[in-house]
Amino acid sequence: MKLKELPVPAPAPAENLKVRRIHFHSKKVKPGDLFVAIRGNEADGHDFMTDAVQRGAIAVVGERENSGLPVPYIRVSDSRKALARMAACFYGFPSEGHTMIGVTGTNGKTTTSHMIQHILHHSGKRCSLIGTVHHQINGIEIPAANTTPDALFLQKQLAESQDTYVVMEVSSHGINQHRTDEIAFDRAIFTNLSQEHLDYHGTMEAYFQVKKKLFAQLRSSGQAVICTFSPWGRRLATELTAAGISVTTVGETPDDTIRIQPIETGGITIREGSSVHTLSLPLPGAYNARNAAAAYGTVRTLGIPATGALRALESFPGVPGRFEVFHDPGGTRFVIDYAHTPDGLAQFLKTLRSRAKGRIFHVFGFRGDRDPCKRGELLAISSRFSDRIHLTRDKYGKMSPQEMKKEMERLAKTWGKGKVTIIEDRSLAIEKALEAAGPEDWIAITGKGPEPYDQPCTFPVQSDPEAVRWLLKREQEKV
Ligand SMILES: CC(=O)N[C@H]1[C@@H](OP(=O)(O)OP(=O)(O)OC[C@H]2O[C@@H](n3ccc(=O)[nH]c3=O)[C@H](O)[C@@H]2O)O[C@H](CO)[C@@H](O)[C@@H]1O[C@H](C)C(=O)N[C@@H](C)C(=O)N[C@H](CCC(=O)O)C(=O)O
Ligand SMILES: Nc1ncnc2c1ncn2[C@@H]1O[C@H](COP(=O)(O)OP(=O)(O)OP(=O)(O)O)[C@@H](O)[C@H]1O
Repeated sequence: MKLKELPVPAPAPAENLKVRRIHFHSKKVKPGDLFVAIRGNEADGHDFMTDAVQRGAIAVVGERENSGLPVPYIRVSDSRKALARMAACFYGFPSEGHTMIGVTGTNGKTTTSHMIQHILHHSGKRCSLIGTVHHQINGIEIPAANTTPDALFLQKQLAESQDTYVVMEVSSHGINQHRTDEIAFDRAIFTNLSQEHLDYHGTMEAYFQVKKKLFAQLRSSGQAVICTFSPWGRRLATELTAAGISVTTVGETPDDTIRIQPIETGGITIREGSSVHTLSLPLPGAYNARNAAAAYGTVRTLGIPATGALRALESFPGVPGRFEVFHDPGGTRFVIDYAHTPDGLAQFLKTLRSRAKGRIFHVFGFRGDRDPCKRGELLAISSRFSDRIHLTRDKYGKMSPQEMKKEMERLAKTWGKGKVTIIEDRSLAIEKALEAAGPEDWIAITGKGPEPYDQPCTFPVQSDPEAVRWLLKREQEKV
């Protein structure tokens, strides 16, 4: 593509330069590429403009006034926005060729997205998936680095996808950093909003406003599906309706388009107009019933028949690391879960408490690179629902192991109710829980799901599922 065909103000002498590819990481640049300099959170891409040119960049896009570079320099007011515009243009505005479904919210994006994809597959439709656990394009799995990938990667995947539908998780970081700009959505779903990412957004109001931006990207024929279980959802539904957007609400009141209610003997009823359906979901918890209802509400707006959608949900295989259960032949059960927000953890542990006959041993840690103000609350929730707590490492981020240990000791004194043991090595923390647990007990390991450990452990394992499998195998070999 020629530089003049991209939506940036190319200087006249450079208009006909041919752009081979676009990159925003200097180390990826090859001769013929266009480099976009981005001011990041860790580094400033403008400091790597010379590096990019030395690697063969034919032109550079950036925010600085002057570049002093020997190649054409195009100044823009916001490099991330320019990158998104150029990426969409370079790949031919690929969202136009799909029915695009965006799922946002603090918790439940992954589960709801996987449920939507599962229902669509069950109904004979092709659906790509972009999200935290993995991406899946044309049936092929691609590892995921971010929940919402950068604009270049995203637009490339959309261009490569031959699937009619694309369901994607849209994180607040993704929206704020313009990764999803230039995508026209047919459906936008809001699951919920609760305390998270306040280190990044500052206030809940600012966090809400970022999430709300997704709905401004709906096509004119697009529709919003809003869970109204929380006040944030009710507010969003009201504001979007007032703005003339077609809104399907999913909630518990007679006013909601899709109304769910638990059945005492298990399962839920889903009311839609005058129809009432029953649903027995393989995943436990009121929160998963809400995710299922959001997925159901979404596919109904896409014309999927109710019966097919419900039968599909009943065969939903689950999501790796979301209430994923492992059985020890001795009777103890492990459950691995991705809960890492106060609301997510409370929902998860409440559900587990209602099912566990014996004690709950909770193994978890804090992320050094995330919101420190939620740590005390996470521990308070854990000590409310569990019997013993093994505090262990999650991800140090910028904190040293010594700083993290001090933080754990401090929090344990205030919030631990005397239930806390600190065991820094995550695999040992899980082993010690197994040694102490009895046949009716559960060991809940939260925070990481299938994510790989970033530190080596005593045992040869690199994730929570691997640690559990390794310990179970060792138990069997002892017999
Ligand atoms: C804090 C944050 O969001 N960071 C994201 C951001 O990085 P950044 O732009 O700040 O990058 P940086 O490291 O400061 O570098 C600045 C620029 O210099 C460039 N550079 C750097 C080094 C070099 O040698 N040459 C060079 O050109 C970089 O390519 C970059 O353009 O943009 C990158 C590209 O899109 C992301 O991969 C990266 O995500 C990091 C890995 C991350 O951890 N992000 C998390 C917080 C995140 O986004 N999470 C949400 C989900 C959250 C949730 O729902 O729980 C997500 O969508 O994944
Ligand atoms: N609707 C919900 N409400 C509250 N908590 C939930 C809900 N759905 C899931 N959770 C909890 O949050 C955890 C993460 O769920 P899921 O991966 O579906 O959400 P997510 O929004 O994709 O999270 P992330 O953005 O961190 O990847 C689950 O393991 C569960 O403990």
